[in-house]
Amino acid sequence: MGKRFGILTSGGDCPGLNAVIRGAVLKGETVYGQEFVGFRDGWWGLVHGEVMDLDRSVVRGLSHQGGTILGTSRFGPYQEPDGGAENIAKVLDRLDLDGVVAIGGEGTASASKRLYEDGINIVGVPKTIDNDLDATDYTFGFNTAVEIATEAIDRLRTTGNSHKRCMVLEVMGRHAGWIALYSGIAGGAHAILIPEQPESIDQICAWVTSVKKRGRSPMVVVAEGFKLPEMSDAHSTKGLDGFNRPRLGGIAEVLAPLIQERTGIETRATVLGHIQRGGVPTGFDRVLATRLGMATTDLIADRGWGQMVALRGTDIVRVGFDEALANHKTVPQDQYQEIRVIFG
Ligand SMILES: Nc1ncnc2c1ncn2[C@@H]1O[C@H](COP(=O)(O)OP(=O)(O)OP(=O)(O)O)[C@@H](O)[C@H]1O
Ligand SMILES: O=P(O)(O)OC[C@H]1O[C@](O)(CO)[C@@H](O)[C@@H]1O
Ligand SMILES: [Mg+2]
Repeated sequence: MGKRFGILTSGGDCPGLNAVIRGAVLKGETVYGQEFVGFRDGWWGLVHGEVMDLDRSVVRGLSHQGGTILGTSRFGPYQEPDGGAENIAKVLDRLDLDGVVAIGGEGTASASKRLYEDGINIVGVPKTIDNDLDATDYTFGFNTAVEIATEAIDRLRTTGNSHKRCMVLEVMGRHAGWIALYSGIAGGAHAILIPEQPESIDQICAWVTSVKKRGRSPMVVVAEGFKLPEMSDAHSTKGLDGFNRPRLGGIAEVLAPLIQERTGIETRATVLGHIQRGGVPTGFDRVLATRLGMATTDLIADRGWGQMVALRGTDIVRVGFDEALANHKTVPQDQYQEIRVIFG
């Protein structure tokens, strides 16, 4: 039975990817005698057979390093002219590889499922700062993003207080407002705006005004995917991403002048952007990522193709791609209402 496997990282990067790679290589080598290569730049490396060796010496000291040593992209495995399961099977054969470990978010898992159904030996590891994968209680990278966003709120608060301004912080979150919700609660925001829950500008201004009336400086946290009720799509002025989806970002800059104009309170917008995805992972994310990487070696040793490793409670479990992709994990209405009652 083959013992050589290829690892790739796909979609947006996130803190903890390197810790997964390290966990897999260390346990795979030590316990199972497995060998690994890394595909460069996501699916692109798999489609084109571009690999780097991954062994103990390469992964040394990687658990605290942000980004991914393999590189990542939004290139798709079925992308013409060289993509598709038939060609990928030939690449795996040529490189003498028995299977693929794809570390990625919902899009990467959808692509993996399709490849699995087309006969490729593949397993998944869930990642994304957005925490929107239903397969797992938490994705690694999310905790780090929340810490960074919370620190940003703390910093905006002191400058906001000094100038008696309303501060609006925009965080990532295309379909799911988890980063906004968690960092907003941690930072004591006066309003949290998420993609799952439209709020009117009148309501937002009512919260801001009531904060100001108490003599405090209002702090609003908004996810990039938030929409006012009259908006049909999330705010996007930056063109398309590598997979032809609108790039989001800038809703804070739309809201700030509206708030200022309606409330008379000087208002400033900050877009946190990719700062949330860079740099060292938190301890929590390093542990989660390392455990997921290690559990992946058990999964491939068992030839558990078509499954992902995932966190359920404190256990690392296995979930089929079908089940993993059945639902998108958005913020439930009751969890939002729980905190909304104290806005303003
Ligand atoms: N249903 C699909 N079939 C084939 N390929 C897909 C599919 N969905 C996504 N892909 C490919 O996989 C790539 C990675 O997916 P995506 O860009 O959505 O990132 P992700 O893995 O969801 O991570 P994140 O959302 O955290 O950035 C896409 O850019 C696209 O090329
Ligand atoms: O790195 P890019 O292509 O700008 O992607 C940004 C997107 O990636 C994510 O960080 C992760 O999916 C989203 O929150 C955000 O919309
Ligand atoms: Mg995605």
